[in-house]
Order: sequence, then structure tokens, then C-alpha cells
Amino acid sequence: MTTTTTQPIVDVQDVSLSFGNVKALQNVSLTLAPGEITAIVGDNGAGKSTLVRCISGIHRAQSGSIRFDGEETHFRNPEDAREKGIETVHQNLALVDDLTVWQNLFLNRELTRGLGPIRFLDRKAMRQEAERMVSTLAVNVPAVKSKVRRLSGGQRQAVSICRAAGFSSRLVIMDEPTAALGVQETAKVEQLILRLRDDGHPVLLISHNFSQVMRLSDQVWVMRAGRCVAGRRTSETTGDEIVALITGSREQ
Ligand SMILES: Nc1ncnc2c1ncn2[C@@H]1O[C@H](COP(=O)(O)OP(=O)(O)OP(=O)(O)O)[C@@H](O)[C@H]1O
Repeated sequence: MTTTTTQPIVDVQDVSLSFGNVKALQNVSLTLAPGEITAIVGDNGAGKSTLVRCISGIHRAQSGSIRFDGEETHFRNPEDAREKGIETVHQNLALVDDLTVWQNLFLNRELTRGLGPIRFLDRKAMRQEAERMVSTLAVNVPAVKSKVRRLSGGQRQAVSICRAAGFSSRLVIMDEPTAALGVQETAKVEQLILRLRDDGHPVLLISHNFSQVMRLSDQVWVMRAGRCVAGRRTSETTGDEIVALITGSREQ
């Protein structure tokens, strides 16, 4: 079901994974093209999160292959995937309230200075780099020294996205990035996702919000009961067709 002639950034072929008797993924094949926003849609339990967890190193496929930039991957954990540039923005906005924006941006990847084994946190470098990251994506936060607890939901999500995009990421995965947000905040985060794509970061988007998928994505893959049942260029389909594919009232 490959739809592009350029090498995909991610190429999933025949991936299967079961949890006991539950066949969460059954011979799933799909591709993500560089420079694009790719959406995966499907009903609850269709297998979207499981597939994304295979791509991001949380789960290992029991059969099939996942190629990243043309190379077969065998990630043992999310850190392996992160080293290759796969960053995930989690649904639960995993930020630490009592830390500042810049501290959250550098959480678990603090910059240090010093000689040999004696290292100190380089707070100044982190603050400066945080300013750069925030301004590159035109993220609307009061200041990088603000505590995250003072930010709105949209601003928090912007920080999460900035964190994912800021570490030379090759792919940003977003699982329901606006599920917890109001209308205006959703609009701002959507602008940020488009900007990310336009800056050259491919995005893998999971969303239950069809109009969002139609607005943002270049390619959409439909999953149903553990299978990838259809792939469409977003410009060549409609929300109605996607809904019909999701529910199975229309076969591909
Ligand atoms: N860790 C797990 N252990 C057992 N079963 C699991 C596990 N993770 C997922 N499943 C099952 O695998 C199937 C696919 O679940 P998955 O979370 O991937 O679906 P989804 O499309 O992301 O659904 P949702 O939109 O509700 O998040 C479901 O039947 C689910 O119950």
C-alpha cells in the first residue's frame, strides 16, 4: 500500500502483535513519507496506540518488520528510538508542574559543563537554548523561566511539542495532541503541528477528531480490528469516506 516513490521515513510491513488472545495488530503494513503529516485513524481498540508503541520502541512486533530511514529497526526500548530521532508527545501532557519551561524542555537530557567526570548543570546554556527552541517554533509561552503550572493547557502542549521537536527529531509522534484542549487552544496547537511539518519534521498523528485529521494530514491510514484496511491521500478523500472505512460500512 505504498503511496509515494521517495523512500518512506517509516516502513511498516506485515507487523503482528498479540496480547494473549487479543490480536492487537494483524499483518499491518503502512508507510510514512518524509515531510508529511500522516494520520492513523480507527475506532477504540483498533490498534492505533499499539502500532505507535511498536514504532516508538515501547512494544516489539512479534512478526513483520519496521524500517526507519530504510534501515530495519530492533528498538529494545523508547530510549533506543529516541536516539534515532523518534520523539513522542504523550496524551497526558507529561510535564513537571513545579519546574520551569526550560527545565521541562531539558528534563532527562540536561546540558552540563566541566572537565572530565566533574560536571555541573549548565543552566545558562539550557535557558539560552530553550529561548531558541521556543522562538524557532514561535511557541506562545510567557517566558522560559515561567513555572509550567502557570501555563494554560495549550501552552503546556506547546512546550511538549517543542520538547519533542527540539532534539533533532526525525519523526514526531503525537497521540491525541489536542484531546484535553479547548477550541482556541486546539487551533493554536494545530498551527504548531503544521509549522513543525513545514520546518521539515514528519509527524505521525493519532486523532479521533476527523475534521482535525482532514485539516492537518497529507496521508491517512485507517485501522479496523487490528488491521490496516485502507490508505488515502487526504486531498483525495472525504470525512464521510474515512468514517465509512473506519466502521466497515465501506471496504477499501
Ligand atoms: N498492554 C496490553 N495488554 C493487553 N491488551 C492490550 C494492551 N494494549 C492494548 N491491548 C488491546 O489491544 C487492542 C488494541 O488496543 P489499542 O490501544 O492499540 O487501540 P487504539 O486503536 O489505540 O484504541 P483507542 O482509540 O481506544 O486508544 C485492544 O483490544 C486493547 O484492549
